[in-house]
Amino acid sequence: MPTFALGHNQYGKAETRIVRVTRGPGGDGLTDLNVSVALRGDLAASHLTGDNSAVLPTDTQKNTVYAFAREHGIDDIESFATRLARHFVGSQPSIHGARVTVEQYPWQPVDGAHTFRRDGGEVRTATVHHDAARTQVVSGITGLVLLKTTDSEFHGFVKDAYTTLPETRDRILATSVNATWRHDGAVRDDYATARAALLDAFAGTYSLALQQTLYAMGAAVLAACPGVVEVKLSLPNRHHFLVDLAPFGLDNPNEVYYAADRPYGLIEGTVRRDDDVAEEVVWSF
Ligand SMILES: O=c1[nH]c(=O)c2[nH]c(=O)[nH]c2[nH]1
Repeated sequence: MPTFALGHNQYGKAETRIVRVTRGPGGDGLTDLNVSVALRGDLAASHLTGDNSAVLPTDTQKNTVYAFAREHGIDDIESFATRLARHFVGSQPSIHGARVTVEQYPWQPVDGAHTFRRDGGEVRTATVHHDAARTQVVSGITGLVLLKTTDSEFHGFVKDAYTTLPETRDRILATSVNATWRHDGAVRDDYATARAALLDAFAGTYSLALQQTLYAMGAAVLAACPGVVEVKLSLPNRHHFLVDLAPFGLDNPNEVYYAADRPYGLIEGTVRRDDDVAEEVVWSF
């Protein structure tokens, strides 16, 4: 039986998605990070014999990221990553090196209070259908990522044998707006007006459900753009779960969140003028 040498190896928790809210009377602050940890050291035994006595679980590494965010805050990502890397090497005799990589997603304030828009990724769209009978213009936006740090609740929903979701009176509400709006016969550029209406409605609606916010956003576009007859919205509910820091002796007063990427709720709907006779051609092809 030949023997083989174990070469370079490292391990760690990749892509811990953390959102930290700093709450203040002058408006909230938002830090959105993707943190990846890789540790190396005297770890051959776990590979060769399954002896885990030197292994700091990757789950612990993830918890450390969350706990440090609460305990020390997140200043610049260089300092945050350095604090974590030094901790892993300094606290574990078997760990001799750590690589901590942090990606930071920039957000812009929308209302100076609780609503933010993520930079980049936003795409403007237009589709025109033309035949002998008519020209139909549909404008749209995809990938407009919005988040509000408060003014969102979700309760009063159906509970059955499979329900575990707790009711909440204060949660983060975040979505990536996919919207299209159908114009009356004319060709118009009302993109800026419609986009501003979507932003204002998201920021200004005290939300009891993303469904309610969806209707408010559609209605806002119709109110702001007289030439628009129908608005379609597809809003993924980007869930942010409060991290339980109690096992580490820390409280978490709505500050440190786990940003889940899937599964996600998907809330979709159409809002149209009462007098509009829906012309489905553009939507259906
Ligand atoms: O705004 C929401 N609408 C839902 O239908 C729903 N379902 C869920 O689990 N969370 C939420 N949030």
